[in-house]
Amino acid sequence: METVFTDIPAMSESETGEDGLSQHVVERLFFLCQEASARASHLQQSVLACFTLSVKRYDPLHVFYAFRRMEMGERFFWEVPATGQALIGVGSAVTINAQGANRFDDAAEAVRFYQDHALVAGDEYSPLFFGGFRFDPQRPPTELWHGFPEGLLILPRFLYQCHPGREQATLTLHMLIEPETAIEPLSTLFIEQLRRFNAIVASIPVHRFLQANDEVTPLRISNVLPPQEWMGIVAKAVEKMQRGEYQKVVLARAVEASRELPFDIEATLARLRVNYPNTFVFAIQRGNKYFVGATPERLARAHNGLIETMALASSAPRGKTEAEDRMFERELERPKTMHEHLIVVDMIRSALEQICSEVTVDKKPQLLKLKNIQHLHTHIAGRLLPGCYVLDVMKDLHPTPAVGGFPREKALEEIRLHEKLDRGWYAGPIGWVDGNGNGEFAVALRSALIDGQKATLFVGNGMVADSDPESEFRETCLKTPVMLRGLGGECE
Ligand SMILES: C=C(O[C@H]1C=CC=C(C(=O)O)[C@@H]1O)C(=O)O
Repeated sequence: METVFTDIPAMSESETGEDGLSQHVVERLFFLCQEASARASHLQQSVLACFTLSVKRYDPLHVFYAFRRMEMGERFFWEVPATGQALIGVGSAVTINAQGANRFDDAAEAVRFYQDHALVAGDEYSPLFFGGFRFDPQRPPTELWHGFPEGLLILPRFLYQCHPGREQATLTLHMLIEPETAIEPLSTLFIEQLRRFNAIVASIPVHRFLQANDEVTPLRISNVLPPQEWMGIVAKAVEKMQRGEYQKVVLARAVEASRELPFDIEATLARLRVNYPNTFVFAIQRGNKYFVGATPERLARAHNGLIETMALASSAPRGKTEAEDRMFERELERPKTMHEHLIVVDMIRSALEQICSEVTVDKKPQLLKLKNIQHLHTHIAGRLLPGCYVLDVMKDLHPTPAVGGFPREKALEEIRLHEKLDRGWYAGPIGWVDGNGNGEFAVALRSALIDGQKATLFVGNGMVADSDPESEFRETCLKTPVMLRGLGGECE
């Protein structure tokens, strides 16, 4: 990667014209494209040009909606409301498809390739890819998940970023320039799109998404498998665990929700972030479908050689009063629940020990309290061995026993053969990685695949040898309100 300019110009400066784009920005963009083109011709291969501007910090949903109106292609949304970080992208300059057992390695290699062939305007910028991975590449996909491959990373044409603690946001344009790319029309197109972006964001009322629309819409809701059948699957798995075939499995089920009108993605995201501020709120579009969720579970965050992850497992309801809430807390201290949780802690610790020089694990699990559900979580951190990417970590971590089971292969076989569900991207990693190997992935829980008027919600639960199928079913019911509420449905 080479940096052409280290400073980040503001979208609009003193000599700004009516469209809010300064002559300085126009000239720089043109210069970057020329440099990239010269290099592409010299090397006879594609060069990635990345142009970053400092822009006004809008509400991330405001920008997500503006990107819809720009009609530049598929969009994605990622917000961590508690920290103020957000990534919103539209279109694709580069799409990485990674398949099979080596999908994390292959994806990491492709990201490194584009990093090595990037020409950057804007200090500290490294090409940032957003995407996700199917839970289990060995399970054949069904039509439901058509468009969501085994592994997908997208470098958007436009990437808008809100950075924690910074007043200004950034907008990065990505352009893949081939030896034969004609530069004039390309830079003219990008300047045109920047002008449209300015005009569209300015035309949307500033407060449009700041408040979630809490109107309740009647939804038709149905279980994809009859509850008795699902409990039968759980009972059989419990018998196997009692016979000692394996120790833990997470079984999931799907719920369908539909309504007269297509679901409103922006309104869904607005409700999710208001109701679940301590989660990762995400949406990724493939064709007309959106995979959307608000997950509390971090899979891995890598920053400058440090890795942070968590064991999140075991659930209890929230109480209506403080006393009732405490009573439910005590449920999480029962040996069965602790055992379920510690299986996850131990597996993550051993996975990190393979790729880290130091690993620290919190001594005791903490409580993570969300609206209507609480969990046990243990913070785990480590110092990565030199050259390790966030994607290298995921290869070892995914799936943790919080979504798969233990031992991993036995549990995956149980899920593959008996769960009767195509999980698709549910419970898979979703998030971002940059060319330096930094990034953050969450586990795509509390999520739904939205296709027009129909949404398929996914909920799962961890079971051990002394689990009771009926209580496991009830526990999954604590998780459906996240997306039902997000979709505007009634939950109480
Ligand atoms: C698999 C899910 O939750 C996991 C995360 C937290 C608690 C869990 C549990 O109580 O078993 C699960 O391990 C889900 O929400 O679909």
